[in-house]
Amino acid sequence: MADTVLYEVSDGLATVTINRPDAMNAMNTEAKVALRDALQAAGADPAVRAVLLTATGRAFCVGQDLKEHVRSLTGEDAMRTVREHYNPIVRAITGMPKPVVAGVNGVAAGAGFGFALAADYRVVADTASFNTSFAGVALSADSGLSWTLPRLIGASRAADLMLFPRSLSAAEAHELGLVNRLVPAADLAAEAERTARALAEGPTLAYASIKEAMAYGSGHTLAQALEKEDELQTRAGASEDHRIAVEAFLAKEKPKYVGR
Ligand SMILES: CC(C)(COP(=O)(O)OP(=O)(O)OC[C@H]1O[C@@H](n2cnc3c(N)ncnc32)[C@H](O)[C@@H]1OP(=O)(O)O)[C@@H](O)C(=O)NCCC(=O)NCCSC(=O)/C=C1/CC=CC=CO1
Repeated sequence: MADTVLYEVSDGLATVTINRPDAMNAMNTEAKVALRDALQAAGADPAVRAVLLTATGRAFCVGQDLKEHVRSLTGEDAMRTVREHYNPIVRAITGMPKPVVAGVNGVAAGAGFGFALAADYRVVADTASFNTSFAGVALSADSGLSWTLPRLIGASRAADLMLFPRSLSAAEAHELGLVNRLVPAADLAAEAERTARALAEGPTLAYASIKEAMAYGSGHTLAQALEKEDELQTRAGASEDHRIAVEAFLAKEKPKYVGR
């Protein structure tokens, strides 16, 4: 059986590829465990300085594998997977101290939409689409979508998409602010990798601080955010990469970062 999630590290970039193309990358238990473990490994590996999350075939991820799910509905705790898999996957993406790029190659639905929005940066094929899907199968929301979607597009628009699920084209998603870079489908793999590699070669500690500051700021007052910025800026200012960057700027050279 093919690996449901592929994991590869090269030159500081971990590429995590959901690989159930025949099932539109729907998440069965094997894929959820593999994705969770791969993202946690990438987060913990100091040699990894950025992560690219992408997928094979015509879909990015259509969320929970409903063919598997229907079989568990007679069991005791069919929804335990939220605690065991979906939450740890989203925590791994949002909590790792390095940037995560989602290379959205096709449709992202349900939890798959949540994974894409949990990433720090989205490179999206012009043929991709997004669908909240949850209400369509009489469910609420998971994988962080109830948190990320209203923050990115506003509560009113998010409520519309959650209550009346529909396929949102890549162009419309771009208009709404869900897409960082919209690229021709044929260029998606190369452009997503180029973006992620640029981040893998960047000032890792500064990126970690930016990620932490933005997450902190969204749940705190301006006064608290200023305190946090002070703490994180002090940490970034003490990094080797900060010294490298300033010296390179003054020498009119391109900085060569070391990631610490
Ligand atoms: C909008 C779609 C994502 C894409 O539409 P389209 O491109 O027209 O493709 P289809 O013809 O509909 O689908 C092609 C085949 O793929 C199968 N398929 C699609 N999605 C799933 C899925 N999630 N699980 C299993 N199989 C799927 C589809 O049946 C077709 O198969 P056949 O060729 O054999 O007929 C559209 O496909 C769509 O709306 N899909 C459903 C999206 C969805 O509801 N996802 C699940 C949301 S719930 C979730 O993500 C998380 C949880 C968490 C915890 C517990 C329990 C459940 O959910």
